[in-house]
Amino acid sequence: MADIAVVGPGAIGSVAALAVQQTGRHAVTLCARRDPGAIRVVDDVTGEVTDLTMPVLTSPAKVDGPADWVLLAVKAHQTDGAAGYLGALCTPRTTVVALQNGVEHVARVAPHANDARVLPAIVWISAEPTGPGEVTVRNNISSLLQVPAGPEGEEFAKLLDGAPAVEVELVSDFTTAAWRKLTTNAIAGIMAATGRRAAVYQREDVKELALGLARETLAVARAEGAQLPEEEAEALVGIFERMDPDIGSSILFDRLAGRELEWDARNGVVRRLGRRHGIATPVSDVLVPVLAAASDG
Ligand SMILES: NC(=O)C1=CN([C@@H]2O[C@H](COP(=O)(O)OP(=O)(O)OC[C@H]3O[C@@H](n4cnc5c(N)ncnc54)[C@H](OP(=O)(O)O)[C@@H]3O)[C@@H](O)[C@H]2O)C=CC1
Ligand SMILES: CC(C)(CO)C(=O)C(=O)O
Repeated sequence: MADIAVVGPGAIGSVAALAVQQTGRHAVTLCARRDPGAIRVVDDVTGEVTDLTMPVLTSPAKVDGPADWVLLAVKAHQTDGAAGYLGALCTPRTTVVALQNGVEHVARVAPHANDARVLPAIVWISAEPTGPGEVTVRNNISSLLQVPAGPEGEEFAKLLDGAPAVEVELVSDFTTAAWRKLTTNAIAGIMAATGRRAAVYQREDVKELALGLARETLAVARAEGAQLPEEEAEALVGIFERMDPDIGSSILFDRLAGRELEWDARNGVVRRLGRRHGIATPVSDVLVPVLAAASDG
């Protein structure tokens, strides 16, 4: 049995907590910044509804000791704000799994983690807050978590082994996998900019914009060591074209709720690293300020 803390019981945190609960063999605690009340997870394919039954803390001061595992599921821009929990939960024997989008998990989390091991995770799950204390998982997309192959990744896969809510995949070329996911996140920024769900990618003008965004993101990805050919752009935009038109994105849900946006980790990074490599990013040069301004609104 392991002592597991889920920091950030939002959409992804709730799915992660459900997976731990499904194993039935670990002690798990939700670490929130306010009482989220009862949380239930709905599977939109099977209609199954599962209530989360673990205890909830609402302040790092209530942490009574270190955790073996921390599943960190706050938004990237909320990581500094979660430093109190990380400081209270982490020791060098802890593993923090960064269940976040982006390609900068370790650099973002490690400074707060008391020399704990930080395992970056790519989250191929679509989970939407669909009501007070309710998260709906769009399981016709996937329920996949990708982590770097190696001892920590193998331990994480074993930790959640047998949980139907998630599948853990070990990947040997994590850089390529992370940049492939980042490119989908960059494309999803168009949802936040337009305030529209995946149906927006049926527009020819938006498709062209998404292709340009994907192509520049992949050029930066290759400069960062990802093995992603130019034609990957059409494949990734195609994911959005084929998506159910009512599927959204976490950055869209924040936009619609008037919350701060995770724009820098998902879109700003393309511009930042593009400049470092001398790669033009004309679409990001327009989209990033639009998202940043919407975030300030
Ligand atoms: N949702 C999705 O479909 C997907 C999301 N992702 C990524 O997963 C990560 C998490 O996203 P998501 O679950 O959607 O985000 P949510 O906004 O749903 O959840 C974030 C949670 O963290 C909590 N939180 C924020 N700051 C703190 C803090 N200091 N201490 C404790 N809890 C805190 C929030 O609390 P509060 O309610 O008070 O704001 C909220 O419960 C992001 O990087 C996202 O891009 C990746 C793939 C898909
Ligand atoms: C579901 C998906 C892939 C869409 O970008 C995502 O990563 C998110 O919502 O943050």
